[in-house]
Amino acid sequence: MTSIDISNLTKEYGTTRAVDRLTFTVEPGRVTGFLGPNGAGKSTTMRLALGLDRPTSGSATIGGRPYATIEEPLRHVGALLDAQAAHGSRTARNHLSALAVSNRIPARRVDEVLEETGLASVAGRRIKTFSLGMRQRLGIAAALLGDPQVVLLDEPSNGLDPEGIIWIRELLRRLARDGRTVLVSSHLMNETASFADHIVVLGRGRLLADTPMQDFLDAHSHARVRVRTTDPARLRAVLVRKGYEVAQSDDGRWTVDGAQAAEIGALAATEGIPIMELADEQASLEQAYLTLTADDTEFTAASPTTAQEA
Ligand SMILES: Nc1ncnc2c1ncn2[C@@H]1O[C@H](COP(=O)(O)OP(=O)(O)OP(=O)(O)O)[C@@H](O)[C@H]1O
Repeated sequence: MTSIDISNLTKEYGTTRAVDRLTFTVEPGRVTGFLGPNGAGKSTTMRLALGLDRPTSGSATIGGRPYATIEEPLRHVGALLDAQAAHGSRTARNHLSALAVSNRIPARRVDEVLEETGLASVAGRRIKTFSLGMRQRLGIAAALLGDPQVVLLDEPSNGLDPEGIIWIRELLRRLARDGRTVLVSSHLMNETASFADHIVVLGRGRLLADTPMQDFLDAHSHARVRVRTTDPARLRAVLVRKGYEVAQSDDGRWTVDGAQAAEIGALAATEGIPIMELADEQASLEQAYLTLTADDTEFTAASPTTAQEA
């Protein structure tokens, strides 16, 4: 089994504690979204897992071993940390070929990953002429080159166009379906909700959540129903009589707090009130995330009220 195991990991830079006694495991067969405000410690954790920095204490291992002890690591672990890292004067194909040779990866993989990341037609171009999105695709191509069991991607959607964002989502889902271990950091909540099965949330270097996506959404949602009817006056009267709190939104829909769609549906049916739309509302990942991290955001713009109070 090839998991990423972070155990009591701490990293200090001078007086800054970037990662603070962090413990979690990234399991194979699912996509784990890695979330947290700016400066929360996501990139530092990934760098420590990849042996690019030494922990102050604790450990980060992949498949039970420190990254530095893995032979021909690209065949086991693929990573995208910084899309700008590739040498600008090389062509995309040369860059990937050099990586392949140094890790005894068959040359045919270079063409396969160029194809897979949509870069085949620009493979002969120098990297310095690449847009951010193309560099990002090249970084992903390098991460996939060795057909690794474990993939770590830091903000892979950065700079990608809408088609690229759909592509990366499908790629991540497929990697997880293949049984690989996939850790992906992102600031885009809708995006993360679309590909992650599980999330790990950091705040100021500490673990705030390590939970299946659905459990996280459920825990931060409170029961509320959205309903639309052709007879709002009667629906409202019935609901108020039954003690529900009802509010009308700008788009003509009604929201009923503390209720389930099934009970509102049954009530409307008994009363013979026509219903055109009825659904339980769920918190979005963004709402749930903002609630969780509200106290752990290092960099926040002062709101006008706060500024006046200060
Ligand atoms: N090489 C370094 N030297 C000094 N401080 C560092 C170094 N690398 C990171 N830090 C500090 O460690 C903390 C965590 O940074 P890190 O980049 O890991 O956060 P992050 O969650 O990836 O943030 P972002 O979402 O902005 O990318 C920050 O306070 C950062 O300033």
